Amino acid sequence: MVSSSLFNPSFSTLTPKPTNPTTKRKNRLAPNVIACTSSTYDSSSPTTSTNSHPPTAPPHNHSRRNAEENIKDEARRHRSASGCDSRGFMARYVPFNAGFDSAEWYSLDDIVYRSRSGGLLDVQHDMEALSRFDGAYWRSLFDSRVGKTAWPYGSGVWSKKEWVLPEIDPDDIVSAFEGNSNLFWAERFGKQYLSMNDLWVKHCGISHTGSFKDLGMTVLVSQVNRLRKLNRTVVGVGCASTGDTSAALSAYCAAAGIPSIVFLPANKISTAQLVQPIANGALVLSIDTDFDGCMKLIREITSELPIYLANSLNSLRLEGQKTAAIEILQQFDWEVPDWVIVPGGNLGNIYAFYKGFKMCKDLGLVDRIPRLVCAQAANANPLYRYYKSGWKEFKAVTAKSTFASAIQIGDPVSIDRAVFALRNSEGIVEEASEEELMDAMAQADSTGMFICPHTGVALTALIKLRRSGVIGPTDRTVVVSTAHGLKFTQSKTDYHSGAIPGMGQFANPPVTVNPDFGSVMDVLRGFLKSNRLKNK
Ligand SMILES: N[C@@H](CCOP(=O)(O)O)C(=O)O
Repeated sequence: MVSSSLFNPSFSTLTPKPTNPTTKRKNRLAPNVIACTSSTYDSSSPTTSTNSHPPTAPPHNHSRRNAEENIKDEARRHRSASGCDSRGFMARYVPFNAGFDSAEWYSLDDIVYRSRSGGLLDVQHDMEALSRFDGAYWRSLFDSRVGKTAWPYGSGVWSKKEWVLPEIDPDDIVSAFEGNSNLFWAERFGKQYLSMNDLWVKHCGISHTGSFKDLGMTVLVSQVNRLRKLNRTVVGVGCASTGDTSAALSAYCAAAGIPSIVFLPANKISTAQLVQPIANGALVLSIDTDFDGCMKLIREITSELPIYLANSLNSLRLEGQKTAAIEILQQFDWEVPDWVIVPGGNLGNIYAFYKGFKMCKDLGLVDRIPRLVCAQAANANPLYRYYKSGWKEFKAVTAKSTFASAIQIGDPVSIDRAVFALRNSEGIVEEASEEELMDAMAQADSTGMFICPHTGVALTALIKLRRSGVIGPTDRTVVVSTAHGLKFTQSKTDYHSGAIPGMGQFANPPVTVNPDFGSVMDVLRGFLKSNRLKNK
């Protein structure tokens, strides 16, 4: 039963948690800065709720919403009844690494991907407005929204709306209630292969289209939806992709009835990834080049035609992706892990994680950020080379074929963002050979996971850093799993069937057996004699 109290993020029903000792107390509410949180909010008197008078629980109303109403209608009715919105919170584009008050800035309603000097942009929030609420306030607010169906807060991204796109009308949001993904305690893998007891895998790929790209795409497509409602000329949304971005783009566009166009490097993505945009009705261009070639083309095309660019060069995407970092903190009850390991290709995501953690620190939700590790495939490792050169000289490479096909990128658009994130988090870059990443994937799968090859790259980085003692046995470590393993069944099948020359240390091929009792018994006797049925 959907109760109308679900609309209310029920923040007011919570007793605020004790403030983090490192967090300075701040006013809970300030004039003109209202988070849409509580039915106790009095629009006529925004400053009436203070630290000394924490919001009180509203009477629960468990009645079901009217049959004619859907969840958006219900949310709209509650908004107009409470007069509650996110007014006072603002975000804008500024040149990367410039502050909110930068002289050069653009409205999020502008269609702009690069700064005047040709550099990257970043979405900057009015941190002063956000910091008028203390860390305890934000922690409780975000916690109160998890696991509900209230529009749009049921999404792990939009449950942090004030920190993502504060000004967008909830009616314009295109969401599949993405996020809130499983943080898996890798008990057996940690113990058996790494002697670790606090190893976690953040399964961002257990998601609407099977990858973390959903987190960014809900934000980008929502903004496009808004632009189209504002009658801005956006005839469609386009991206270059190694398979996951195109899947997410086409699904969210299809949900909103917006045309999507995807540029894919021919024969370089998995069948599952290829069929996703096809099924979702995108215009799919299979181009005889690599990802970097597709990226170059889509940039040229989107500067000629009114097609909105959906790659992470567009900094809107990272606003959604950063919520995975906030979610990790939330899942640990706001305790900060020691390490977070992220696979890196186009390199937007490592920065998104940094940004999410940094915002939580700056706004007093936590008192530090984790150390970040970016893991690359050795066959597509421009960041790793740059790091090894002591950040002296960046050189794009021609990415070679890798089983970690989604990160087969030689000229990442977010290189500057990644370097910034790593330098400011005592970060490390590691690489994985093809054999290492496939073995790590097989080892992880043998302990009950079913991960993608990119997660195999991240696990290889972890294995190396454990072996060298950089990561300790009791360090709380999170490996970010970026996509669902079911998108990559061909490489798994090839590995286990011995079809990849020189690989298969952890292969578990199926046994072909005749359909009679004796043959099956022979196989099972052999199996029982082997070590494989030992109690472990
Ligand atoms: N791995 C990506 C490549 C595109 O990167 P993006 O950060 O611009 O989305 C994909 O899945 O296409």
